[in-house]
Amino acid sequence: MVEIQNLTKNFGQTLAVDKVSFEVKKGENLIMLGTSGCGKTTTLKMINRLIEPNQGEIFINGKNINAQKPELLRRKIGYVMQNTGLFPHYTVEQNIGVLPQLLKWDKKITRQKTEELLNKLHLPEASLTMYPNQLSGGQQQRVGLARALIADTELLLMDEPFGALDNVTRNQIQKEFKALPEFQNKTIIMVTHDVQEAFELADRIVLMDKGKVVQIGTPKDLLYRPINEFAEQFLDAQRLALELKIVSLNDLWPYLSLNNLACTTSISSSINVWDSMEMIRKSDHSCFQVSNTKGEKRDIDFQVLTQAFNHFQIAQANERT
Ligand SMILES: Nc1ncnc2c1ncn2[C@@H]1O[C@H](COP(=O)(O)OP(=O)(O)OP(=O)(O)O)[C@@H](O)[C@H]1O
Repeated sequence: MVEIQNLTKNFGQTLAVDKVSFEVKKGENLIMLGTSGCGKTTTLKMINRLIEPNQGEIFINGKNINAQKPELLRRKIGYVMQNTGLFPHYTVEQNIGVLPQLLKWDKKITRQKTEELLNKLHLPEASLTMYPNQLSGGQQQRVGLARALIADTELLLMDEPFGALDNVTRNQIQKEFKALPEFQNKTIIMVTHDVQEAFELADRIVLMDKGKVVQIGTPKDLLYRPINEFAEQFLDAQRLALELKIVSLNDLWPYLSLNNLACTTSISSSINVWDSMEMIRKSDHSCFQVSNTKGEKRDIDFQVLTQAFNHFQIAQANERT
């Protein structure tokens, strides 16, 4: 759906983006990840022509974005700005209604959609008449999301949408956002420097450094098949937490068996290791029966799970060396 070819941007002597190319498929969530200043925001802003490149081209659904006026292009692309970018002198309702007003929507429809979004994003209806400075940081980020979602565009650009929030609020909003049908249906290009967030939300990740693309791949590709030392080191500090999140019981299948643990509760093998450990820890059941899509069954308890995970890690490490 989006093709980025050889994109380059200089700000004076600074080469902010250096021959960046990647593609985003329809419905995909692609996350640009990298250290501060590596060119993520500049790349994102070239997609909706807030910044014009020095070189390179961008196509959306096969059409060169230069073929239309920037303001018309932007009406077709949802955009969540860094630090929310809400207008301080507009109420929540007016902030969310900016694009519908430009698109000359019927006011009743705008109101109805705004209320639907407030509901979905867990914002109180009373916030409609409030100004951004009367809301918490988390609520402001939710309003920023509502503003980007209201026109139901096929493509959504998000620049650190959950930045500047404490960890608990950030995790909560990420989870809620991930559960929204909008998250499932749309093509999303998102910028973050938070590795955990990238692994939580990405189908694929574009890892950047000093204006260049270092590696493009799934979270598993980056973790288990890093292309160079930079890619490996970028994830190293959080490797275990990331593994627990992206390794599923399906991945552990070869190391699991029917242990006659007499487990009564059944769970799906698509669950990740972290969530299954949490389920075991929190539940009254000390074990679970796991079923995969082929109808095969395995038993897990905490010990079986940790042993299988260890075996999986060793196999992956052996593959890398
Ligand atoms: N308008 C500008 N004028 C001059 N230099 C700029 C401008 N915008 C960005 N830069 C520079 O371009 C480089 C890339 O910046 P960019 O904001 O794209 O990085 P980033 O990866 O998004 O960083 P962050 O995560 O901190 O937002 C940086 O060196 C930055 O200082």
